[in-house]
Amino acid sequence: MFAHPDFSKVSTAHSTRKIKDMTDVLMDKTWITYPDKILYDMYREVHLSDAELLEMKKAQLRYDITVIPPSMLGPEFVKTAGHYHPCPDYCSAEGAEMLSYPEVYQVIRGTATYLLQKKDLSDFIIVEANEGDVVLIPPNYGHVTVNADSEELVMANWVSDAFDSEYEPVRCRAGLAYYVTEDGIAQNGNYDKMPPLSYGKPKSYPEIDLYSGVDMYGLVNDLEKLDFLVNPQNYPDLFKKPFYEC
Ligand SMILES: O=P(O)(O)OC[C@H]1O[C@](O)(CO)[C@@H](O)[C@@H]1O
Repeated sequence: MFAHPDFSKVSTAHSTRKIKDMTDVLMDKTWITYPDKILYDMYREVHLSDAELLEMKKAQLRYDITVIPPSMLGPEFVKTAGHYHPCPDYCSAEGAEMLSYPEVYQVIRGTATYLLQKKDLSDFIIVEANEGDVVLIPPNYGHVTVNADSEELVMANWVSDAFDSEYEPVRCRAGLAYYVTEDGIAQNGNYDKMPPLSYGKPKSYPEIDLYSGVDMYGLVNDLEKLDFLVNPQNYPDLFKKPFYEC
């Protein structure tokens, strides 16, 4: 089993997504009977000590845990609502490269299917990740996590705390361009242009000390390694493809 700190004794901000919060991003809504059913739990600013939390806040970083039990959303496997991240302030400078805030996930338990959709619809990547795997969400990619497994999925993320996620671009087209269903991958008919679909495998990122199989909470003692999440413009090479193994 993947070794991970025990956060159960620490109280953190808790929120949920219910079926009724997801109706705009579903492939099919006709099956809904229990709109108040909780689909997943999100724990924000998870930490082991107040001192660590303080350091995280100073570095504008957040460590969260999300728990997604298996369930079906009609034909779709349970998934997160899906969102994009905005661009940091530097993007408004003339000639600046548009690199929105990235994020990094690690699977603690279970299996995750990450869907990554580039904002200009030039790319769509599906990454399946198992316990301990690290998955980088590069700038400009919207993302959804699917639990297509029969076990509970527990995953962690490091992300900048300096922004609010953007839900509208996903909501207005009823989800990302592809759905993960019990019959395989299905196209979302609300897209005029379908992004080309490819599959990737998780890999390690030694340049930023993120290794599959090594618990990434440990970076709380080395938060400058996560500066790429706050200042993506300083790390253009990190975000050159391929982000994943083929
Ligand atoms: O906000 P959504 O799309 O429901 O996705 C939830 C996920 O996004 C995050 O808020 C971070 O991007 C996670 O903490 C959580 O797993």
